[in-house]
This record gives sequence, C-alpha cells and structure tokens, in this order.
Amino acid sequence: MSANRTTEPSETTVSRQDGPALRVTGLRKEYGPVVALADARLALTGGEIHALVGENGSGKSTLVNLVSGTVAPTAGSVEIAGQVLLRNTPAAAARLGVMTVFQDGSMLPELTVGQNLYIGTRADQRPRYHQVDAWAQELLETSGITGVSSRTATREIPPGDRQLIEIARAVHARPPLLILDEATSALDASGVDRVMDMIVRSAAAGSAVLFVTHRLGEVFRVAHNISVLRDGEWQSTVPASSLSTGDLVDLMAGTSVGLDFPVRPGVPADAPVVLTGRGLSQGNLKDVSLDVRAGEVLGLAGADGNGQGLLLRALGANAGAGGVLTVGDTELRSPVAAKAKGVVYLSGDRKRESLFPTLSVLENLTAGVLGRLRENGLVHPRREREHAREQIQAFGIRVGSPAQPVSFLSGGNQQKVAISRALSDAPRVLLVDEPTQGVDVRSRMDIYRTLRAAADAGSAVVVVSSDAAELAGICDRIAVMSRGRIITELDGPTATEDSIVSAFAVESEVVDPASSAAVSAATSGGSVRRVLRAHEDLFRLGVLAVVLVALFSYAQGVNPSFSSAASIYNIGLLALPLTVAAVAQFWVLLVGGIDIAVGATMGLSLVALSFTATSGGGAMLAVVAVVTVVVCGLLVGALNALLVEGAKIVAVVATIATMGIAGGLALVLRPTAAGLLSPDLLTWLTHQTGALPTLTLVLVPLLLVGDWCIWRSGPGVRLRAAGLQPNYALRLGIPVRRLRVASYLACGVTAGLAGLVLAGSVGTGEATAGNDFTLLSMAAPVLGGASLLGGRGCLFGCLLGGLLLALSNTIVPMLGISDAWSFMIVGILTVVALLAYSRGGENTSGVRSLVIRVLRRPGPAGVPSGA
Ligand SMILES: Nc1ncnc2c1ncn2[C@@H]1O[C@H](COP(=O)(O)OP(=O)(O)OP(=O)(O)O)[C@@H](O)[C@H]1O
Repeated sequence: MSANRTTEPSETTVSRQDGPALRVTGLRKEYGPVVALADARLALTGGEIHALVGENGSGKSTLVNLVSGTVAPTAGSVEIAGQVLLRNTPAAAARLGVMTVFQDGSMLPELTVGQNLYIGTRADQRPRYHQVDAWAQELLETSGITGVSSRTATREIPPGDRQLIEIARAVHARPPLLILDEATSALDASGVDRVMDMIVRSAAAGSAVLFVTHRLGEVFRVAHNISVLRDGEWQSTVPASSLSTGDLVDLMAGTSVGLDFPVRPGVPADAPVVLTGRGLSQGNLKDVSLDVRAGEVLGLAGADGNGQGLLLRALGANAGAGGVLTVGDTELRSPVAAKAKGVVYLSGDRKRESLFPTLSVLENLTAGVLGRLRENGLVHPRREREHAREQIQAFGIRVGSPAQPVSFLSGGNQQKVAISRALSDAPRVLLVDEPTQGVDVRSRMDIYRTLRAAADAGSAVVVVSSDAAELAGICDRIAVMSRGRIITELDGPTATEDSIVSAFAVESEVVDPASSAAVSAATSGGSVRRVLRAHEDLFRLGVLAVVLVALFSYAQGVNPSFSSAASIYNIGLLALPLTVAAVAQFWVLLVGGIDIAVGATMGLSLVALSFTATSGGGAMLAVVAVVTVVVCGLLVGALNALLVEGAKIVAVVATIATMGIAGGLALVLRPTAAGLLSPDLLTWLTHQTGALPTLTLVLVPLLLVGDWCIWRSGPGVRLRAAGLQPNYALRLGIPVRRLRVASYLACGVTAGLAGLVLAGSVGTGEATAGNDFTLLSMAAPVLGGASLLGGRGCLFGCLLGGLLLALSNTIVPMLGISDAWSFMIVGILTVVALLAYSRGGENTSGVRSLVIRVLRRPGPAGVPSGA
C-alpha cells in the first residue's frame, strides 16, 4: 500500500458551482425526549471539502443520516444540488446524488467484494451482472487496492480493507455530494493517506465532500471549511486555516481542554511478569513469545493486518491459537479460563463482540460485575443503578437514560460503555483492540488517563492501535510487528509516531499487499476450512445428497423392491407437495421472514378446489384450478404482508394468526372432508413419466432456473442482500420492504400451488390435509441449507430437503416402528441441520438465529446511530 502524505488542501482544486451541492436549513431530530440535532445549518459547494466535527453524541451521525435519507427529520429541510429531499429514503437521496460511507459500514460480509461493489453502485453506473467480477476488479485496481480479489468473500478481509473498498466505491461513483462518516476509523496511516488522496481527487473532480471525523489531523490536512456541533447544536462554520487544533478542540468542548498525554512513571525493573506467551501461532501469526509485566502499558504496532490483532486475541486465550499462555503457574486454555484469572479481552469489533446491542446501557455496564452487585443472592436493582450511574459519570457517557438500548448511543459513547465495562472488574491484564475508535478528543484523553491509572494500580495493559501517535503517547513499551512476527521493540517514552511508523514501514515494503487479507482470514481457520467456507452452500447440498443416497441404499438393503419404479414414483409423489411447500417457505426465509401459515394455506386451497374443480376437463379446468389456488394464496399472502410489514407484528405471531384464520375458514367451508375433485385433475397431478411423477420433471428445471436467478443475477443478489442485512440493504437503496411484501405474496401463491399438488394425493376437500406441512415446510428448506436469518439457501435445497423427509417417512414403516416416529425424525433432522449449519459467523443459521428470529420485530429496525 503506497503512502502519500502530500495531500494538501488547495483552494485551486475547488471548482465552485452556481448553487450549493448541499444546503441544510433548520434541521432538527428528536428521539423521544432526546434532541439529537437542533436547528442545524450547513452549506457546501461542489469541490469543497467540509469537515463536520463535534464531541461524541453531538449529532454528527444524525445529520449524516438525515441528509442520506436513512431517518426523517422532526423539522427543517435538506436540499441537494438545488432539489429538496422530499422523501426520506436512501434511494431518494441517492437519486439526488448523495453517496454515503457510514460509520459502521454497509458491506455485507456474506457477499463477495464484487457483489458488494455491485449492489452499492447506482443502476446506471454498474455493469451487467455477469461482468461483475471483472468490473469490480478494475474498480479496485484503479482505486489502488491491489491485494484484494473481487471474488473474495467480504467476511474474509480485515475491517480496514472493507472500509477502503467502501470509500473507493463511493468515490468511483463521482457523486455531487460525497459523505464520509468516520470513514477512516479502522485505517492505519497508509490507509488514511489513501483516503485523504481519494477525498482530494474527488473534490478536484467537482464533488462536495462532507467529512466527519474525530481525527483532527485529517481535518487540517484536507478540509477547506469546518463546521462544529456541540450537544446537537450547530456552533459555527469557519475556514480550516483560521484555527489551530487546540482552538478547535476547545470549540467542540465549549471549554478549555488539556491535550497532554498522561505522565508515565516508568515500569520498575523488578515488576513481575503477569502474562507469558510462548510460541503463539495462529494463521499468519508466527511463533511469537512475549512477556507482559504488571504496571506496564504495552503497545502492539504495525501496518494493518500484520498480526497485531491476532496476537492480542491469542493473549486472551482465543480458541484456535497455538502455543502456551500462562498466568503464574496456570496455563490458560480458553477465554473463560483467562477471564477467571483476570485476563480481559476487549475486541475492536464493538458491534459484534464487545457489546450486547439489544440490552440497555445499564445492563451492558453491569454485565461484568453482577457478582459484586448481589445482595442475598440476588442482583440488587439499586446497586445496579448506582454502579451504572458512576460509570456514566466517570466516562462522560452521553445517554438519554441508562435504560436506553446501548445500540441507540452514538458510536463513541458505545465505545466508552465497552471500555468502562472491561475496566470495572479491575482486571489483572487488560487487552484492548483500538481503545479510542470513534471517540472524541476529550474522551480520548479520559480513556488514556483511565488506562494509565489501571496500569499504575498494577494491571498490565496491552493495546493494539492503528494510531501510532496514540501508542507513542501512552505506552511504556511498543512491540512492532510485521508479517506475524515481532520485528523490534521500542522504548515507549522515547518512541515517536514517526519512529514507530518507520520501524514497520521498512519491513512493509516487502510485505505482500494481500497479506492483510490472509492474516485476517487466518482467524477463521486453515486453507481447507476457508475453501469449505467459500463453497459452504454447495458443501451442504453435497452432504445432503450423500445422506439421501445412504438412506436409499440402506432401505434397498432392507427391502430390495424399494428401488422399483413404483416405489420411486410413490416417494416422488410424497416429496412433491413437500418440496413446493418448502419453496413457499423459502421465499420468506430468503428475506428474513417466516410463515407459519403455509400448511393452512394449502388446506384452504384444497377446500376451495373442492368447490371449483370438481368436474370438467381440458384447459378450462386447469385454468380454474390454478386461479383458485393462486387467489387463495394471494389472500393469505396479502394478509401476512399487511400484518408483518404494515402493522409491524412479529412474523411468527402474525402468521400464527393468519394460520388460524385460513385454517378456520377451511373448516367452516368443509367441516368434514367432501367434494371429490375432477378425475381429470387428479390424473394430471399424478401423471407418471418413467419412474417419476411428471410434475417432478417439470419442477426440477424451474428450481434450477430459479436458483440461477437468485445466485447469478443482479436482482437475486439484491434480494439476498435484503435478507442478509436489511439495514445495510436499505442504505444502499434496496427497497427492502417492497421485497418483503413481494416475498409474502410469492409465499402465499406457492403455498396455494402446493395445495394443488397435494390435491393429487388427497383427492377431496379435506380442510386439515395441510396441517402437517406447517412444520415440514420449515424443516425442508432448513435441511436444504436455508438460514432462519435470511439470505441463504437455494430452491434445489428445498427439493433435496423434501426428498429427505419423504424418504424418512417411507423408511419408518419399513423398520416396523410406530408412525409417530416420523414426526420425531423430522424434529431431530431439523435440529441436527440447525446445529450442523450453525457457526459463529456473521450470519448464522443456527439455533441462535431461531431465537433471534422469534424475538425479532419485522421490518428494518431504525438504523441505530453509529451502531
Ligand atoms: N435511534 C436513536 N434513539 C435514541 N437516541 C438516539 C438515536 N440515535 C441517536 N440518538 C442520540 O442522539 C444523539 C446524537 O447522536 P449521534 O450519533 O448523531 O452523535 P455523533 O456526534 O455522531 O457521535 P459519535 O461521534 O459518538 O458518533 C446521541 O445522544 C444519541 O444517543
């Protein structure tokens, strides 16, 4: 990664337009009693780089969200390139020319880099989908990102590279208004250089750039003008050249702020070693040995992705790391053992690993010290509140109420909650990754003082930071890493930002730029595992196919006539309605929904057919039958969509209600089975070609074409994105709600068609005939690889899942055991699939996801600020 430190702001790069690229007037946003932004005003012209600064919680991200259309203002207006933003949606803002890189990113980990670039680019600027990889690779290369392949799964690349790619995507679009909200927070010096370079080039090309950051050095490097917010109120807009850093910090804080690093008393020569690592290895972390002593602050420095993060995790006894880690005489083999010995690890991935986003600020603050807050065996609410209040005061956490969900806090305030919790248990060793990411200057100083105080009180503190100045300011000792090894150690008090950077820059010149991705990928296992992860969905299908073949062979061993044409045909007939019901369920699972009413819809359709399709033949009968089930399915689907997306009722609850309504209506119409269906219809539905039902032969190509559309087309990727991360998808202008409504309708229609297929074997209007499919319609797609969290699986998997269930249903009687076993087998198979597919990744399909799904409210939740 080439460093470029010559990006000076220059008035000559500003090409002024007639009107402003952005004009914000009287903008106000209230969240209940919290006034996040009051009467904000701002104006930017094309070619201008405008920094927006303020302390944590001052309203910067709120302003960004309002201009980007992700939240609606309480009052005021946003004008982009002369046009008022009338609809508060990201798509509307994007149409007016806004491109935003959000504080917490919007790259979907489950998609490839190329797919992410594709869905984040305006329709008129992206290629046809089959050219996506080549187009994305070129975009990466022209942006100077050379170590990353467009085909790599985004989850495999480190956060810094993700951030760079996202910025490159936004800059490449040459938008009239480019917004970067703390877009450099995960970047090291060389990454920051590139971003500064991109910003300057973007402005030179005519974009107005609104740049939000806590790194004031970056502000003075590129900004022409600076606007300051304090406590949600606009303070002033001034030319960058008229202020010093100190003036700006004072303006942000509203008071004079000391910017001196805390005094380092020095670590006594006889300070005991509290944590020892020997031969620590994991992926690209190579055989590192290290002693950490009581009372010292040890920094781990290096270019992004050279093993610092892995070493810090290994020191916290992260699972999978090789080597020996000891505290005193005790060897630590797990994070739990480490925690018991006072070794506390605080991840840099705040959102996923450091906080409980749905719990309140109070619960997050007290989670680590509940033992101390007990009285008579129970946690005492008053002591809990007091502890939370003390921490809020000590760390200056800006919070409406301690009962607020922590995800509603601004990014910097969330970081303070995480740090405060890590410190509240007086750890023997504190391991912190990026302690001040997203934190304002004043709070940064508070955190430095707190870390120093912890060390002075006898704790050992190990810090990874991409900010070399920070390490130089607070560390007693700095271990510099390159390519997974410690290459040198610097004495903290005499080390400077420059000496640290040059120590690893010398080595970095020969570092393979792809190594950062490689090091990151190493956190999740070796190359075989990586290949498996990359083709995980295919792998699941393969496993399922093997299980099917094994079951079939077993059954044939027990009963040789099992492979006869008649037997295969019967299994096919059994699997058909199951597969179509599974496909119905799959549509909603794909976008993160669930439909309990699939079985009831099938029953209702069957009953309706018993009124409309009892006689006649030819094309007319076919049309009547299809129209009947489609209308039934549409009605149920529309009701589901209305309740889930309109009334915002949790999907499980809403569709249970729909199940009751559809099932009840079917019973009212046919209290007992009656109304024989037309013999012609039954003949069509059960027609045989070779050893298979003809409908199976029709279905298979349809499923394959459907899978091609889902996995290999632009709309398919956008649909999956809506299921994988609705909040991110929404920001990228994907109409998540519309897609969900469409999915419920598609689910209803397909469930109606499943009812028609079922009619072939039932033959009469039996209201309860679909009941078994309530569970089976969920089990089959899950067995076929679908995720209960959305965005995963395929239609062909539904077929294999349906076949497996049909096969197990057929085999049970052969074993001479009760039919009741088939229900248990379905349950057991589903749980096994959920457990087998469950993993600790970024979008799991495991038991955890089922719990989340059941508890989750529908619709993309309000995008948490800075979450
Ligand atoms: N969805 C929400 N519900 C309730 N309060 C919110 C919500 N989003 C933001 N806030 C509050 O609005 C205020 C401003 O938050 P905002 O995220 O805009 O601050 P910020 O200046 O971007 O801070 P940081 O630098 O820490 O990211 C904060 O007090 C925050 O708690």
